Amino acid sequence: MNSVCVLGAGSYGTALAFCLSRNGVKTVLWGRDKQQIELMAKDRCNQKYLPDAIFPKELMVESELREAITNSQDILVVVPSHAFASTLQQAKPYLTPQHRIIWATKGLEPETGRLLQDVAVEILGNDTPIAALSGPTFAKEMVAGLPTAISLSSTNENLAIEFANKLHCSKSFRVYRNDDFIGIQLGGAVKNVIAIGAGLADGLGFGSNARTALITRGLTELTRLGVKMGAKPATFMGMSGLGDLVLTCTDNQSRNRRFGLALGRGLGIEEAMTEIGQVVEGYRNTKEVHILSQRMGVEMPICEQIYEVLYNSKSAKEAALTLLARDQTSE
Ligand SMILES: NC(=O)C1=CN([C@@H]2O[C@H](COP(=O)(O)OP(=O)(O)OC[C@H]3O[C@@H](n4cnc5c(N)ncnc54)[C@H](OP(=O)(O)O)[C@@H]3O)[C@@H](O)[C@H]2O)C=CC1
Ligand SMILES: O=C(CO)COP(=O)(O)O
Repeated sequence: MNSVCVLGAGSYGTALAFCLSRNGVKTVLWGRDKQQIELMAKDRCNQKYLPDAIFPKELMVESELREAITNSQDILVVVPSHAFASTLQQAKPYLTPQHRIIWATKGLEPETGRLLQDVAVEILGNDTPIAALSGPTFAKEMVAGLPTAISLSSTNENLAIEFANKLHCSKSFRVYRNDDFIGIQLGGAVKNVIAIGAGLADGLGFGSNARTALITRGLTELTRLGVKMGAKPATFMGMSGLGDLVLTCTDNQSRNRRFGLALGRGLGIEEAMTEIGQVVEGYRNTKEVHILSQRMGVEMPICEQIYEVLYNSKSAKEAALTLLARDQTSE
């Protein structure tokens, strides 16, 4: 019996599976591409998404979903947010009342802007224990064993404690439990949008003042939305809020930031996506946050201008001027 089954063999799913198995936790990594999985089994490495990280011996790979799920206790979902619902639907026939679901996917439901927790409950019902991981965690640094910290929130205290224990490593990986399930999920989605904005600003050569203003006011927007949705303000000062905002807005490992940089250099959306070659969650998240903020009646001027740039062909310079020309206000 495996302790954890990771669904999604991209960079982050592979990195989390790697960290769990490095802790001695028996882990199976499932991916949808049979050929890729066969290669991983042969190479003991994910050449496509995380080259150089040789799998620990406790890490197994599997392309049969039934096999992966039925032989595991906890299911950790790490697919992009647009595939979250379909992945849970595919998994559902193999789930038993003993299974618990955790996700590290960052984002919201496409077209509705609903939290992934609402999607999960709709598909799985209220009885399945659920949890979410979120925080400033670049996959490559995690597998390199560099010091990292993350937040974990769950509707079920046993799950929170037990899963945190599986992932926590006193040498390199701190897992903080947080009881604000809504706040944890929102941080991971909104920071992707602001990171695109930071990339755009840097791409246009706006400088450090502008980047820092975006991070700070972006945090204000995130907190405003979160509080309206019932989250705790303090959550946004933690790993999944300020932590992930700073990481993704300031470091070029972030694909969302690089996407903004590429657009700032004049590339089109498709070209920029192709150049990055991995998931850019913030592109979809921008639309989702737009839908959600309108539904909640929450003003999010920075996210709104990024939406205008990505979906209504507004130039980034124009968007910046719109933000600067807003009425004076207090912090
Ligand atoms: N990478 C990171 O450092 C971090 C990522 N995250 C989050 O993790 C999630 C996954 O991102 P990440 O692993 O980085 O993305 P990648 O682009 O590295 O990999 C995406 C993976 O998802 C798979 N996939 C895509 N669509 C589907 C589908 N419909 N069903 C099943 N699998 C699918 C891809 O398979 P295929 O190769 O066949 O296309 C690939 O294995 C995102 O929400 C991201 O925000 C969170 C923190 C850090
Ligand atoms: O979420 C991440 C780090 O915490 C990864 O960010 P990107 O998706 O922008 O690469």
